[in-house]
Amino acid sequence: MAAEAFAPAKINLALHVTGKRSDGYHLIDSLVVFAAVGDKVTAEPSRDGNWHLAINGPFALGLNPDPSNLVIKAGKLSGDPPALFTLTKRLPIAAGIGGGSSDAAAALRALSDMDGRPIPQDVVSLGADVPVCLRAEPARMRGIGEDLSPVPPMPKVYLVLVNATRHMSTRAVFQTLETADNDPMPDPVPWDDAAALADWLKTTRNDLEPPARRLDGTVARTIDRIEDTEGCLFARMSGSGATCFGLYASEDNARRAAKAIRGFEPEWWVTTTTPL
Ligand SMILES: C[C@](O)(CO)[C@H](O)COP(=O)(O)OP(=O)(O)OC[C@H]1O[C@@H](n2ccc(N)nc2=O)[C@H](O)[C@@H]1O
Ligand SMILES: Nc1ncnc2c1ncn2[C@@H]1O[C@H](COP(=O)(O)OP(=O)(O)OP(=O)(O)O)[C@@H](O)[C@H]1O
Repeated sequence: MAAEAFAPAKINLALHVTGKRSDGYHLIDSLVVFAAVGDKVTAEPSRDGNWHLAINGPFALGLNPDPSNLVIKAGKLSGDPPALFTLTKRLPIAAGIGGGSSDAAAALRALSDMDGRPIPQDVVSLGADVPVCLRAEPARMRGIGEDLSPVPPMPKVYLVLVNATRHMSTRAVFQTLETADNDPMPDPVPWDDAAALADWLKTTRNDLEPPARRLDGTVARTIDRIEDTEGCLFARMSGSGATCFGLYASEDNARRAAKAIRGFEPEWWVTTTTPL
């Protein structure tokens, strides 16, 4: 029997880099939320005893359906029997919104729904973002991504996600970071409304934004475009970029902002969404 799982976009509302391990991985302290926009992964039993992947959707052409795909890697980690996956790729690739990690987590969920197999241990070996993507709910993420703790509920907010559809290498951004030993994120506090969340975010950082800005000038342009829109309470880059988000209190303002940005930059990926 086939099973389907949603792979929501992951957004780092704040991301502090607090250290570096001897293996080169960085310690982070991040407020992560998930959005109602995302990919879809379907799993069904394989007929020939091999793992298979078919990819469709608006960003399908950017990916190869081969063993390097995180969906297949997740399947193999979960063990036999193999499955046939179908991935609907709606999120831009290498964009700082965890597309690959969220797909891997969705693949594990779909397999578990398909035949009851357990979610494997050590999912962080698939990618530092996979543990948080498996939970797919607001969280504070520490360590290299494996240490998760709950955060106060999100207030009603509207997000506009903007990507200039330029691939950004997570590894290159971490390598361009000048200082790894930075202050941790302040403790999250209950946020009454969108304005309170925006005010709190102003006391935080994304330490990967300065190196990403140095690597790709479209990050600054993306933030400028978002900040210029009416009603934008806060704008920042997510993860290692280059997707940036704008935060709005009203759905109307978010929709108008998205329309305005699309008008200026018709080639960019622009979407309005809400945190899950
Ligand atoms: C930037 C974030 O997306 C924030 O949520 C994550 O920290 C990165 O998660 P990810 O894309 O799943 O990362 P991985 O695929 O595990 O690692 C890609 C590369 O990023 C660097 N990397 C990643 C995570 C981390 N905590 N420290 C690192 O230095 C490493 O050079 C690694 O080779
Ligand atoms: N199913 C997948 N979807 C997207 N990328 C994949 C997938 N499988 C493998 N990859 C590879 O993983 C790399 C990172 O892609 P992804 O879209 O996950 O980046 P990202 O959004 O920057 O991730 P993060 O926010 O976790 O840093 C790309 O180079 C891509 O080729």
